[in-house]
Amino acid sequence: MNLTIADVRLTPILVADPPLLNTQGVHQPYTPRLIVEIETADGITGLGETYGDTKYLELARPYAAKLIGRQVSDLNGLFTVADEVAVDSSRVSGQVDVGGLRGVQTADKLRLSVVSAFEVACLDALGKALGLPVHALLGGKLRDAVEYSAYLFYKWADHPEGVAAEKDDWGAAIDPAGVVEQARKFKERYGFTSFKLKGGVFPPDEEIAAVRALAAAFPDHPLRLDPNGAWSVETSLKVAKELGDVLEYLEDPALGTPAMAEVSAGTDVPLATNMCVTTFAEIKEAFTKDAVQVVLSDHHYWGGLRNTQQLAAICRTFGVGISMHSNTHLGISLAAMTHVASTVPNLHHACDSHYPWQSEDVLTERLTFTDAKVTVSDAPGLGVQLDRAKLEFLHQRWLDDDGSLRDRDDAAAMRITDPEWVTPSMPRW
Ligand SMILES: O=C([O-])[C@@H](O)[C@@H](O)[C@H](O)[C@@H](O)C(=O)[O-]
Ligand SMILES: [Mg+2]
Repeated sequence: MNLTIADVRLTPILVADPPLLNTQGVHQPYTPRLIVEIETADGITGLGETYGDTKYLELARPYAAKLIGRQVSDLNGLFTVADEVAVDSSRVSGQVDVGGLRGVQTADKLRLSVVSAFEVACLDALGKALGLPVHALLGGKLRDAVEYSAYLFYKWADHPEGVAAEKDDWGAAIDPAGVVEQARKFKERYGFTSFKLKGGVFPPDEEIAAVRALAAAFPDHPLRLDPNGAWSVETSLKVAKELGDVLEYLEDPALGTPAMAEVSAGTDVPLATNMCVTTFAEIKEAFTKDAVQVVLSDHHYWGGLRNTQQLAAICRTFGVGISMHSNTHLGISLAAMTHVASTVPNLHHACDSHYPWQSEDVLTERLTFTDAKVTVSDAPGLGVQLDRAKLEFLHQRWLDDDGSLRDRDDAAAMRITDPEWVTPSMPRW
């Protein structure tokens, strides 16, 4: 068996995305992703997926070149090689991203967001070579299926008029009735029984009303609200008080660990985050201050599946819960998320996934949710197959783009409808 990396193919694509609203603006009609293929000398191919914006492509290209000749089994080496790739300092503002709302941008985090796709691709190839599923390479699954939560968004019916976009059949959701209707569709189509509403879009009272409407329509279903840090400590505490009886957790009500710690000290509602704990360096302060009770891991920016396991172990040590965050992603990532989630003992909350919002994929067969769960594949590797024609189609869309969609920017997308729009300063309310 020859596990030497003989070729690495990087294919940037643009994937259809509905007009989902968040505190920064609205999703663009197409969002960039990067598909990574690693081929061994024996002709076995492993797949990975990550963010496709320019700053990730800039790193992925020189990184890929350095991997030729190495072994797909050398997973630790992926990190040392990444350290040799320079990050352009203009790409690292230390601030929250303009699209994606997933905490600070540091050089290390940018590198890890690239490494993760290669780690997944190496594990996929290694698993195929050994005849073992990825979860077995991670120590073995602890459950046969992983539960996901419905990810509700305020949403327009369509992208702005005159903008090239794909149609979707979800309809609009801009008030409590629309949110409840969307939740019903999620339940009917996928069997989801817990709901997360992306907030920070409308004034808090309107979002409180939407969560109340969900609680009335779906009694005893776990509910979450995530305004991506758009509220002051005072507003966060007010919302926690008003919704405390129905929330499973409140996600990133306020921005940054000090503000989250203040909120946490003033409420019994658990706080979750994918914004103030997004790197290993941020853990100590947040856990010491008891700022968060649940960390939402994301293998993309934590640096892969094995780092996700390490994060879970740290959370376990400190009695902090763990679950999973999601950004727009395709089936390769959902498969990766499902494999690693199946190995985490302390996973007590349904994971987030944007996948139901993505009508397009690069796989021969889409992954499915049955009763809110994705079955953990026992096939070798990730257990998914690349559809090259679909990949080419989505890549052609990326090639045809004039550059305006190649970097996700939710505020720019909002300016098409509202030319005066600027990313709101935080706290917004
Ligand atoms: O896709 C979005 O608009 C979300 O707001 C996403 O960017 C966030 O990173 C995420 O889903 C979250 O939980 O904060
Ligand atoms: Mg969040």
